[in-house]
Amino acid sequence: MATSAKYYGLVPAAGQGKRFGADAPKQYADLGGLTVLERSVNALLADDRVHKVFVVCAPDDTRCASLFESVPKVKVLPLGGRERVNTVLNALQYLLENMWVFETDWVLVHDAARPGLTRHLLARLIDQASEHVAGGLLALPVADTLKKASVSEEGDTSSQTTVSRTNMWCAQTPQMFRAQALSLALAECLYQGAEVTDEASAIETMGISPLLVMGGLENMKITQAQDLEYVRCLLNLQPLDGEAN
Ligand SMILES: Nc1ccn([C@@H]2O[C@H](COP(=O)(O)OP(=O)(O)OP(=O)(O)O)[C@@H](O)[C@H]2O)c(=O)n1
Ligand SMILES: C[C@](O)(CO)[C@H](O)COP(=O)(O)O
Repeated sequence: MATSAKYYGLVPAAGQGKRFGADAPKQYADLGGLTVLERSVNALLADDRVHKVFVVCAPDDTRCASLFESVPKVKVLPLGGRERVNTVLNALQYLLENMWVFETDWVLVHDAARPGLTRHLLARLIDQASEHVAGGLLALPVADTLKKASVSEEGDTSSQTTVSRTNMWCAQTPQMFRAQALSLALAECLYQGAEVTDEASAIETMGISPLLVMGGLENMKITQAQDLEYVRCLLNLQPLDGEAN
């Protein structure tokens, strides 16, 4: 009898946080008494359908394993790579080769830097993307007018052209795809030398279109230092300094 596909979280957490600019990688920044990483992992564990969460840290990371040593549903993999795509592919290939995950199981790839994922958004993604042949991702429609910039030799950035925002969306995570399909798509993109900044772009190269599922501003990615304060405020953990509630 065919067993139903399981759902697994895969959290790429091997980045250095260069744009964040702190002494430690941003996934270890404090956010209301927990690290950003713990909150991002807990967000995936909030849905009982998520069978296990694999956290992929840098090979020389000495903090990650101790954070989750008492969390049975979390397994830390020191398989981080040069870029985010390498981290994700390293983990997928390990999990498939060692049968931690089977080919048609669903993998939800979620940035360690997105601690604001809510139970509601996660459930919406799982409910909707499970019914879509290509899987899917959380995303937000672009609300602002889009400008393509030009940068002068002096470093001045000016508006070169205005790009239509019609049907434009900003990708978030989790991005949910079948394990083997995603692994093959990522491997092929890397072989072709393609730039891959998210999983959906690799799946698209297979000629299938992942479902766009409405995300939320609270699920923003912490990239610059100020983003941590925005997320703290969005999660009602602490108002921005000097700002009335
Ligand atoms: N080689 C890498 C690079 C990034 N990531 C992870 O991918 C997510 C999104 O990447 P990004 O926001 O770019 O994080 P960093 O690469 O750490 O940031 P920066 O580019 O500023 O160094 C983060 O959870 C990060 O830890 C990863 O696992 N492996
Ligand atoms: C995956 C992602 O969060 C979707 O918007 C984004 O592409 C990650 O980019 P980063 O430069 O690796 O943070």
